[in-house]
Amino acid sequence: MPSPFLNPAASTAADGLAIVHLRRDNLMPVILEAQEADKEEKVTTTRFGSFPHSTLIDQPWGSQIVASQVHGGRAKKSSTKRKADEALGDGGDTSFKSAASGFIHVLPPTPESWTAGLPHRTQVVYTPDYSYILHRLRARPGTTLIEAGSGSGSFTHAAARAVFNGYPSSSSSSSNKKQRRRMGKVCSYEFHEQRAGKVRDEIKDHGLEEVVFPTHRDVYADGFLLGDDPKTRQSPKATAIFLDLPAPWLAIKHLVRSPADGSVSPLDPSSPAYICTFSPCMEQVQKTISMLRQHGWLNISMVEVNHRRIEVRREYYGLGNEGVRRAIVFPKSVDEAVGKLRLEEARQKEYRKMQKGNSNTQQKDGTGAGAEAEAAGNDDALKSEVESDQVPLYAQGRLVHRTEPDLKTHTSYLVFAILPRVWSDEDERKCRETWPSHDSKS
Ligand SMILES: C[S@@+](CC[C@H](N)C(=O)[O-])C[C@H]1O[C@@H](n2cnc3c(N)ncnc32)[C@H](O)[C@@H]1O
Repeated sequence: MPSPFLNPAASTAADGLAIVHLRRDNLMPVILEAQEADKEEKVTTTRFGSFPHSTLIDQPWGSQIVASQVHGGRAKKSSTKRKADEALGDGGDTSFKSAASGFIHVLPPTPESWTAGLPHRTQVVYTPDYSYILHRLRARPGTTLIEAGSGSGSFTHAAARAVFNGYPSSSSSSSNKKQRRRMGKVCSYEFHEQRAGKVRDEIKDHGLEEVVFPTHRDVYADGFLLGDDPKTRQSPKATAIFLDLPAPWLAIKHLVRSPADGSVSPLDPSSPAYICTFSPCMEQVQKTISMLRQHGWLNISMVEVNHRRIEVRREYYGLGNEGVRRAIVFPKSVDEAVGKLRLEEARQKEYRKMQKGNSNTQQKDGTGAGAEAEAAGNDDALKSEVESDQVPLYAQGRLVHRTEPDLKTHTSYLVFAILPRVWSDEDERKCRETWPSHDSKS
């Protein structure tokens, strides 16, 4: 079965996984169930109303679904879909409407939407971190990547998509074999039995079992070779390793070219290996770095991903009763905006009245002809000047930015390092054989 994470269909389907988007940071994974004869219809209930699964199935991804009235298990459908431009605000946040008229969106499962909605069994690695980690690990289609521990499977899904290299074609068995070699693998190790079982089930449910190979294992003690029998274990031949463990330094002794116990190396001998460890505190980082140095890892560096969403905007410039430009701080609520507009109107009225009085006096004096017209047009002229971009940027208002709070990211220190491949005399000889011959006379 093609995985919806690797090969998404165009629309939702019965028995398929959908990510129900309630708000920007509130997503919920749901398996859509077709109604069986003589059985009550499956209904997903959210704070924005009830959604019988018949209203969620066979909808193009991204559809907005309006809640249905559900009475005693029977659903009375509202119109199932509304156009996005009919939407009121962000997601289904219609607290001023009745729950039954709320709405949600159905999104396809992706590593990002899964991370945002997955059932947490542990701390997880979030998208800003894993996208950077996978990039630094050179994870690409065909890569074999070791991960420990699997935890809640957040990183596992992102890694699976990064290394996935397409499904083997069924044309011929020999080309099949070739393609399978290049398919890319995530070998995921977890020592907590229930978590290991849960990850295994999820990988199967999500159709990722051809890419992700979960193993229940204490990697500190038993390392990263594949298979249950220690005598017949095989090397995964990994080129990328990600350790999200409480004590990653205890696993590094296994990540060498020639293990001390004489076993085979879990690393690909024909490639450098790239490692990343993820630790929340500096003492852990120091122990990891020390161990990496002792085992020949090079190019050791540490990074902290301090991801923030930054909202940037130009402060709106209104016109003051003194006729000079005055910054108005953007309102934070509708009430505040209405209050500011009223205040502005009153100020303008007052200003015109004052200008009119001045002009009458000046006209009586025989001075200031046209001052009234100028006063009336003053605001409009300045406004259109601002709007028509004639005003230099620096005078149009201050650029302000503010970081959005509450972005879920479990910040940790990322330690990266590289273990070069062993370069033998034989490798050098083979390599030289492939060099083009240079005739010194020509
Ligand atoms: C923070 S969680 C990993 C979260 C995961 N990276 C994710 O994104 O969902 C750490 C996991 O390491 C597992 N673990 C701890 N020691 C281990 C060991 N010696 N061998 C394998 N797994 C281990 C824990 O059981 C836990 O599930």
